[in-house]
Amino acid sequence: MAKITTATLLKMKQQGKKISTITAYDASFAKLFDQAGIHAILIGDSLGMVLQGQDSTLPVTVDDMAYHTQCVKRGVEDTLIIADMPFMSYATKEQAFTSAAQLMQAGASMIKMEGGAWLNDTISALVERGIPVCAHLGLTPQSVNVFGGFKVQGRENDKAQQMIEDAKALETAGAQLLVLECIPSALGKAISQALTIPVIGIGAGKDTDGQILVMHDALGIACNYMPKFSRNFLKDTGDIKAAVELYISEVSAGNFPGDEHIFN
Ligand SMILES: Nc1nc(=O)c2c([nH]1)NC[C@@H]1CN(c3ccc(C(=O)N[C@@H](CCC(=O)O)C(=O)O)cc3)CN21
Ligand SMILES: CC(C)C(=O)C(=O)O
Ligand SMILES: [Mg+2]
Repeated sequence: MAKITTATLLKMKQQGKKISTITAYDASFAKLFDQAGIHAILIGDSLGMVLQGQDSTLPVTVDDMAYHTQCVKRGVEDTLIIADMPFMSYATKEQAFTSAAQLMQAGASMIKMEGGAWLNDTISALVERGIPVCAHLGLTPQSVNVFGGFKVQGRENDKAQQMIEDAKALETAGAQLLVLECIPSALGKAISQALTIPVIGIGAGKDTDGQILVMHDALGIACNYMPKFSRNFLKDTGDIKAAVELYISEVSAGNFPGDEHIFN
């Protein structure tokens, strides 16, 4: 397999090929996912919940993210490596520069930030300085205290319209990838069609350009949630590499997510 870049993912969208991505936090899983053919690995700040056992992602620090990014980097040959910018590490443009530099130097090839059009200036400034950006809309877990829980977002008409506008603004600002989390399927479809950049969904229906899962959910070993949108692929295979290969082929064939994994 050849090195996967943002250009590879854009080409996949243009050719209608589904993108499969998953989280990882260490070298062993990262190597296995890379060899299974995963298109991108996210070092998610979900590590606060699935590795550290916290009840939200808010306690995660840039040092935590950099440590796990270094671990993942050592296991990866071809897969695109994306690292989450943790809570309040990009509240100002200057903070974003420092945080993103640390994660890129730890081994990331792209960073991800949660938020709408308020991030436009930060995104364009990072891209100008050589840092590719993945945006994240919908259920953005760093805002769990504003939402009052991990709840589906964008159900009301005005909120859905706002999300479409935010997505277009983030693309215009220079974001090269977008994650949509926990939104109605129809909205996931509308945003994916409205954008040129690839859109990766988690609980955002089957019509996004790709999918992402927290690895612990795909393997049925999470200590906190088993969200409705995830599926235990290990149960159907009995082997971790085969489970990830099944995830990739089910996404590619349009069989995952199924009707039981989506919000209407
Ligand atoms: N194991 C795990 N998987 C994740 O996907 C995940 C984490 N942890 N931690 C960080 C965030 C938090 N996320 C979550 C957590 C819970 C729900 C959840 O319980 N959702 C309800 C929907 C509730 C509604 O209908 O509004 C569900 O039934 O799935 C969703 C996303 C996603 N991320
Ligand atoms: C669920 C994905 C998109 C994420 O942001 C994470 O793992 O932190
Ligand atoms: Mg995250």
